[in-house]
Amino acid sequence: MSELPVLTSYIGGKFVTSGVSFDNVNPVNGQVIAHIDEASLEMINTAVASARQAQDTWGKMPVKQRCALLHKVADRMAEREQEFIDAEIADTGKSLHQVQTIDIPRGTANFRFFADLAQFNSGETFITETPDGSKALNYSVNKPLGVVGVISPWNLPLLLATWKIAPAMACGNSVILKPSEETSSTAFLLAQVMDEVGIPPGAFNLILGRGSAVGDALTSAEGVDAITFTGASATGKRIMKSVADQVKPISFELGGKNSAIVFADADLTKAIKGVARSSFTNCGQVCLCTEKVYVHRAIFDLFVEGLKQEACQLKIGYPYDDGVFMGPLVSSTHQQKVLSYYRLAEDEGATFVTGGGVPRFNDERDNGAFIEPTILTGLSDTARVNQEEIFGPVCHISPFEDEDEVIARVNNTQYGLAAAVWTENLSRAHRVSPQLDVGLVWVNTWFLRDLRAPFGGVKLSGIGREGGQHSLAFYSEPINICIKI
Ligand SMILES: NC(=O)c1ccc[n+]([C@@H]2O[C@H](COP(=O)([O-])OP(=O)(O)OC[C@H]3O[C@@H](n4cnc5c(N)ncnc54)[C@H](O)[C@@H]3O)[C@@H](O)[C@H]2O)c1
Ligand SMILES: O=C/C=C/C=C(\O)C(=O)O
Repeated sequence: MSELPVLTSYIGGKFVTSGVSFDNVNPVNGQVIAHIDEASLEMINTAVASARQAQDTWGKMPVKQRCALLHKVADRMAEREQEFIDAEIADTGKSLHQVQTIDIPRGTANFRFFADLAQFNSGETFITETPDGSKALNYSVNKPLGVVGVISPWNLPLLLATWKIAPAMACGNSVILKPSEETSSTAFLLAQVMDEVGIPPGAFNLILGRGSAVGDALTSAEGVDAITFTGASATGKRIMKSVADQVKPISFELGGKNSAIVFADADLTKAIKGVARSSFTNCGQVCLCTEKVYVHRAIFDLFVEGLKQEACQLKIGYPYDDGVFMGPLVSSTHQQKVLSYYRLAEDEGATFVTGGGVPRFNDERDNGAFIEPTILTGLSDTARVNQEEIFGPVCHISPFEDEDEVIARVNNTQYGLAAAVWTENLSRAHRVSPQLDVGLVWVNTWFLRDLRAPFGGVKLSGIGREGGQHSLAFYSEPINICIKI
């Protein structure tokens, strides 16, 4: 019998197994590090029933008491921080620096933020003048939706799961989390924390397994009142079809093909470092990452050379090694997908400024999913490489002449998630940003987050917004009560 740990589902306050499992692989060296026990249909149905039943406890609990428990979840996560860090790194191969400064701190902060904010999730009140000269009182009360299915991706596993779980639970909903089959470890630890803190059975459930099996069963389950999903646009389309007959509310954070615009009046050093960060962070596996860079012709050559130097000095290697910026991609399957786009770029006639292949270490890492950061030039905006989301450490740089041209080119995509604008001209920043068909624009920075701000995209990049009151609105069902006075 294998000595490797088995990660299991957590349903109705118990860790349960189906006995059917698949391997969990470390992308640094291709080693199997655990087995994932995949939830059966019966287990999924039990999770739905348990979540429904928990509406009598969790759903009716006073908000102050509910949110105090969510603060306890954050406290316990903080106590077990190193375990969460090591688990996230084992699943993804991310650098220790990134996991320590982004993934795990935000995973915990999401609970604290929404545990505080939900206590202000009050309704509205109106005194209504009625036609007969008297009055009426209109007031609304926010109720939980009920049972919420949460489906999360592998690129920022804990951060993106708790970005949904925290507001959903803070608003009184019971949650069924289905994390990516690539990255179940921190979700499993979160289930342990929920259990240790004493969250009522059924308020939080974890079902592990493949999206096509377990994810699809969750979205089509009749007892689930809403679905919140972060992942690929193609998956979003499948989920939309799956919930259509039941007219279930959905919140979608989907794919992107994000641009950075560098104007001639940008601080060139800041812009080069900023675009290197927005293109290569997390091995390019962030939905907000830059894959298209538009640089004013006057500084094009200087910028290309500067970004090449930044890319060539990025340290790629073991997650725990000092100074490592980039680990591997999340899996060999994803590595093959990104490499296929490098080959497509060749076929489409791109110039490779740097990269295009796989780094060689002559050790176990050659069995991992490593890849070179890559910079391309020379392709048209209509090339597939410039239209399709690659989701790896690669960007294409094009020159432009003026504002109207570059705005039109940036908007020429089926996606609309994020953009970055580099200019020291304040008027230009405020003039250009609102003209970009995206949900998020960063000016002279990138991925700087205020959890109160609306977060989400348009077109193929999503439906709805998360963050602050936007999350509370999605996870609440207001009931308006009108009383004749
Ligand atoms: N907009 C955002 O905030 C955001 C954030 C992160 C990732 N993403 C996008 O996610 C993609 C990468 O993540 P990924 O590969 O995990 O995405 P994915 O769509 O393959 O998987 C996401 C989740 O959906 C599940 N899933 C897959 N098929 C399903 C189905 N038919 N029914 C129900 N669930 C299903 C998966 O198991 C996983 O848990 C990229 O396109 C990226 O742009 C978007
Ligand atoms: O890969 C996508 C990143 C999404 C980030 C957030 O949703 C966030 O920072 O809240």
